[in-house]
Amino acid sequence: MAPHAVAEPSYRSENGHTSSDVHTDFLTVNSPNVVYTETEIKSKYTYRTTSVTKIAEGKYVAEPKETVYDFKVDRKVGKVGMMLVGWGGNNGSTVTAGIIANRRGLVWDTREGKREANYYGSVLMGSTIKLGTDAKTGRDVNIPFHNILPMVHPNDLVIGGWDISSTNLADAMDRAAVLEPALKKMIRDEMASYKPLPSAYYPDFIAANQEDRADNVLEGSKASLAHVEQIRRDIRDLSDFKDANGLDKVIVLWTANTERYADIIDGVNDTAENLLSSIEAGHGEISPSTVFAVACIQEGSPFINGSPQNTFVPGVIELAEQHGSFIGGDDFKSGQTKMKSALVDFLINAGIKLTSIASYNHLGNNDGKNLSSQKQFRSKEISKSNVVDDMVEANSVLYKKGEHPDHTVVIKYMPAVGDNKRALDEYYAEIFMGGHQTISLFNVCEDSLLASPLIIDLVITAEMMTRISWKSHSDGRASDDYKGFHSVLSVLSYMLKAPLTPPGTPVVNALAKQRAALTNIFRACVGLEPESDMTLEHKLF
Ligand SMILES: NC(=O)c1ccc[n+]([C@@H]2O[C@H](COP(=O)([O-])OP(=O)(O)OC[C@H]3O[C@@H](n4cnc5c(N)ncnc54)[C@H](O)[C@@H]3O)[C@@H](O)[C@H]2O)c1
Ligand SMILES: O=P([O-])([O-])O[C@@H]1[C@@H](O)[C@H](O)[C@@H](O)[C@H](O)[C@@H]1O
Repeated sequence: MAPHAVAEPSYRSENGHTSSDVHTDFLTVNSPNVVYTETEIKSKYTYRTTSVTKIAEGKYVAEPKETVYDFKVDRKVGKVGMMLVGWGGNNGSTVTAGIIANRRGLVWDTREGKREANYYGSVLMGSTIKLGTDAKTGRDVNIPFHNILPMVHPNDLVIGGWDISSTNLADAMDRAAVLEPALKKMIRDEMASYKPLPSAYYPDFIAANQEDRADNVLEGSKASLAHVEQIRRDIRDLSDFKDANGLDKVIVLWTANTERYADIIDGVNDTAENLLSSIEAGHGEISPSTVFAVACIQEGSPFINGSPQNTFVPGVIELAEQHGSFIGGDDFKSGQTKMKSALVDFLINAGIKLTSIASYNHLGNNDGKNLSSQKQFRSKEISKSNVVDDMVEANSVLYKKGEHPDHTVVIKYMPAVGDNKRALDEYYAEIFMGGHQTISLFNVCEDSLLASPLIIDLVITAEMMTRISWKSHSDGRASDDYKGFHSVLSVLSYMLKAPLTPPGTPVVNALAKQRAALTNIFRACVGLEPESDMTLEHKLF
């Protein structure tokens, strides 16, 4: 069995514990609603919302509502594995290299001088949240996002994965052409020891131009669930790696090529039962990513889709709900779209009427090569185009019902630029008294260096969610037992272009709202109110 990457924990707290058993003592919330035990944080949280009733056209009644929840956080982080599908790709090799470099605290030479390993671009590892205000000075106190709850540290992730290409991670790192030679040299031996496991490969789902990579594929077909069972064994093998230090859990993330959309067919993939029967029968419309999702759901490993295809056909969602397993996606939100979701949110909420958004980009990596095929591009076009819908729909002052800006997405494959994607955007808007505003952006995104920190955020957040449970109070009594969040982890939306949400629930793409949701859910788990930014203490005196 191909060796996997093994993280030798070097991240230790003051008392010598690794993150796998350190109980965060960074933050203690002093409140009658928060109880700390050796193994758990329990909080009682009052969730305050406003219920609105429309009584006539343009006339509403608003009623404050309160729901009391109990949250429970398992404080033991445990030993966590991260398995990447597409491990030998630009993102997979880059994120692996980045974790190794951080774990070893590497510093390397570049033309611009020395550079040291960091986790910039990770919202959890590179940003802070406002905890509150200093008791004496009244100044804001901001803490690293990662410290609000006991989260796994990326340095301690045990890494493994699959790829249809047998190339080891050192040669994959060279093929990706993303990292500096000086850095690559320092980690080459360790990267060379990592060899992707063979994967499920169904040529029809990715571009034909990918075929020359496929020398590491599972034998046989998906029929009789053979590939599902092999993937489950692979996950268990990593979990048992170094038996004495078995993993407590494995998070699986798809960073393999973008697939074409699968047709949703009644009787084939519309329900969990039909989906399993279709895989059993080897049905051609079941994609590799859906096979991975099924295997992970059955193995109880959270599965996250970093690509835009519709992996989560209705049968997968139903299966995840039946198993209480977590799924999340779709499509990392790394560069052009991340900027768009912030800029459109700002413009429309400033009362500026966006009427046209033109998004063009070209890139020269293998992702771009795969996307040069129309069916795979279509998957990406969908995920990149829907990102403004909620913001437009929320503003009935600027937009009539059904009205929305023109929006076009173009992606071209230009090998010369490699991973350094060039994104050109034009935002055109109507402003006061018939005026217009034109905003042109030229954004050079080093794609894999922007996506890799998102992989870390997705994996750490998904793992954190496996240790959070809740119960609600009604008629003053708490329900009997705690349960997990819904199987579809919409809390991951900040990192994703096309957030998957529980069936029938709204999609939020506004970047600030997504970050606020993540922040405030974690704050609630330690009994803290959302940060309102009202700063009344600085206004009412
Ligand atoms: N900024 C970004 O890089 C970014 C942003 C958003 C989404 N994405 C998506 O992330 C994915 C990976 O991007 P990348 O730049 O690393 O691409 P890449 O082409 O470099 O890597 C994809 C890897 O997946 C492998 N692969 C293909 N089919 C597979 C299968 N069935 N099983 C296992 N491995 C398989 C390929 O051999 C390749 O090594 C793409 O779908 C891309 O659209 C990337
Ligand atoms: O995240 P983002 O920059 O909006 O979108 C990107 C696309 O513009 C790019 O063409 C594609 O190769 C990347 O996978 C990514 O999806």
